[in-house]
Amino acid sequence: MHIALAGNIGAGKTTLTRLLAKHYGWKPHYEDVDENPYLNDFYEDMQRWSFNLQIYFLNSRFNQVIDIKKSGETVIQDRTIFEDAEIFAPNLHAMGLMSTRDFNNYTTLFQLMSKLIKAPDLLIYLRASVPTLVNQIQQRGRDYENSIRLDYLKQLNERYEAWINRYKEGKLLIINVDKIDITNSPEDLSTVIDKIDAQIHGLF
Ligand SMILES: Nc1ncnc2c1ncn2[C@@H]1O[C@H](COP(=O)(O)OP(=O)(O)OP(=O)(O)O)[C@@H](O)[C@H]1O
Repeated sequence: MHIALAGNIGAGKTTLTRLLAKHYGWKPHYEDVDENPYLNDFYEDMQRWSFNLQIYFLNSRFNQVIDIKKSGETVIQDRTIFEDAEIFAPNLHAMGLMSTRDFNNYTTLFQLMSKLIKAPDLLIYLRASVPTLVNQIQQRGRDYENSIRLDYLKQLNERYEAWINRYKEGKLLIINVDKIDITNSPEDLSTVIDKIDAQIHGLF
């Protein structure tokens, strides 16, 4: 079984992945930020490093999906390959931060990969407004994320909404995180768990 969490930068995917893995006994698969050889450089000069970073994420996420499929375990994944290909990469291209030939090259590679993978059994989308994202990004205080611009987050959010509206590949649960605090409020966490319980009923 494959459960995945989707959402913009700072939406709280990593925290919820950890809490759900603990609650359900699912195996967590995180995005390995510390090992990423491009992220620092990318945030300093997006145009120069966008293609390199996107290829890195595509490769790493594709490997994750293959591992999840092979393992046969119930896994909770922190961010999907679809977000890289349907949100981040096209956004960089639209913002003039990735050239058209690089974007076309990337897209062809993703199309090939997408023939070999399938959507998660349940996709949980964490919907958050830009002020919430900014607040949570500031709270965790990663140096390289200091340079993230509001318009970058806003455009990513618009692409997230458009993607979620057309998402038909599998079960989908949307959680609005603006008014909840899953880290500090056990009641909020249990409300989220109740919603997930209702969705996974019948999946196992
Ligand atoms: N395809 C991508 N293109 C550009 N940046 C990406 C891509 N995928 C991930 N990132 C960035 O890499 C970093 C990864 O951080 P992390 O795994 O903590 O996720 P996050 O997006 O901050 O989510 P959350 O706060 O919800 O856990 C973030 O700055 C994130 O936005």
